[in-house]
Formats: sequence, structure tokens, C-alpha cells
Amino acid sequence: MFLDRIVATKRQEVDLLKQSLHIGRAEREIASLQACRGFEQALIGRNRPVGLIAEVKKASPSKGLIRPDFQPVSLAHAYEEAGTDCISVLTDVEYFQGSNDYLKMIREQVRVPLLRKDFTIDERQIYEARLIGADAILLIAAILTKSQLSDFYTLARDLGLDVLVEVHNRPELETVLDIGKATLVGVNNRDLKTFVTDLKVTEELIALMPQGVVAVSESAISSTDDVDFVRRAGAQAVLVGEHFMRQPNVQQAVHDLLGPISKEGV
Ligand SMILES: O=C(O)c1ccccc1NCC(=O)[C@H](O)[C@H](O)COP(=O)(O)O
Repeated sequence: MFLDRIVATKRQEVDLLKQSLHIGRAEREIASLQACRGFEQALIGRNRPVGLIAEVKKASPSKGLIRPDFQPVSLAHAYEEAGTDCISVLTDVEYFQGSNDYLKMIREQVRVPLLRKDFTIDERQIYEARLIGADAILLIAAILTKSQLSDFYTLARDLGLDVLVEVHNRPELETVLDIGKATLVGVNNRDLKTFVTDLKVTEELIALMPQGVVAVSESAISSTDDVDFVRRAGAQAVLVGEHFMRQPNVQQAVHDLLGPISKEGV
């Protein structure tokens, strides 16, 4: 299964990270960094009736190479110009052709809060995320135990990071709600084990979320009908990657998908 392969690769990467990232040193370095930009807060005070996390995504396991002419900083600038609330940067090298360097470069150039999109399986990756300039990390319920989800969540918050906790089915959501910490929950419409996508997953799971949770619908959103559907299902924000990456002008693509900036209806 592909997700198992990704996690196996992450274990190897973490073994290397254990040699290069010393937690005590990382903590001291982090203490001298500027505070993170509020990722969740940017979605709550969003620029449009539905919040937007626009993704910088060169390739994916399900689609291969998506954007051959990939200029991460220009793309991030275009997203910022288009009024995106937050940006997601894929940092996985092996399967998404991403890079920590892309996130670092974008951090230097744009003000929008950044999600480090990767497969977190070890606490060192959370320190690393903070050090490279992320404002938020992703925790994927499908690859973590309940205690890992809880511990990693707490560590990330202690380091000043926001956390997008991702679920794809009811048992995963129940685990996350049972832990009782997550305030920002993403429903991935893509089954990461089969790559099958279905927006109805958003509809099913958001209906089970308590008031106060900021719900994000992730993946396979490519039309205004899709946005309307997940919004009606209760999504306060959408995470969109491939659709924007396939458009020559991503700034225009954001306007076409989400309309002009308007705080009305927030
Ligand atoms: O995108 C994939 O093929 C993929 C495969 C296995 C694990 C994760 C995967 N994607 C990560 C994501 O969650 C998406 O990049 C993100 O939600 C945006 O989705 P999309 O708009 O469909 O590019």
C-alpha cells in the first residue's frame, strides 16, 4: 500500500534526522525565533466566505508530475496576491518532489501563514517544521496512534505551531474528538490508501463535528460546484492543490474558483 511506503521512507528520513537534529539545541534556537503567524486565526478571519489554503505542489503519488514549470516562490506570491488565507507547502522529497528549502524560501518572501505539509511520524519533524519557518503542521490520523496524535499535538502547540489534524473516516474522527484537543480538523476527501476521492466524505464527517471546530475540506476540489458543495456541508475552508497547479495563471485561478475577496458572510 502506498501510504505504508511513504511511512517507511519517513522512518528512514527520521533516522537521519536523529543524527542532525539535537532537541536541546533546537529548543534553544526556537526560543529566539519570531512567533508563528496564526494559521488557524487566518482561516477564522478569512478573506472570503470560505477560507482558502492554497497548496504549492509539484507532483503527487496519484498524479505524478503536476507542474513541470515549478517556481515555488512565484506561486506563493501569486497565491498571496490572490488573497489566499494560508499556503500549504509540500516538503516531502521522494513522493511529491517537495523540499524544506521551498518552505524556507517562501517564508522569506510572503507574509501568509504556512502549513508544512508532510507525513509527521516523529517529534523531531515537529521541531524541524518550526525551524524551517512553518506556522502549522499536519497530523494525519491514518498514520498515528492515539497517543502519538495527542503528544505531537501538544508538542506542536508548545512550540507555537498550529495543527491541522487530518481525518478520512469516522473511526479516525472519533479518535481525534476523543483526544479533545484539535480545534482545526481537515477532512481529506482522498483515501490515502487507494487514492479514491469523494467529496461526500466531507459531508459525512463534518456532520459529526462539534461546534467550535474549524473544518477544512481537503483534496479533489476543482470547481465552484465543488466549493459550494463542501461549504454547504459545513466546511469553513478548503485546501486546494492540483487544480491550481494545473492552471497557467494561479492568481486568476484562485479568483475563478473562490470569487473576489469579500469579508461578507464570514
Ligand atoms: O495527492 C496525492 O496523491 C496524495 C497521495 C498520498 C498521500 C497524500 C496525497 N496528497 C496530499 C494531500 O492531502 C493533497 O495534496 C491536498 O489535500 C491537496 O489535494 P488536491 O487539491 O487534490 O491536490
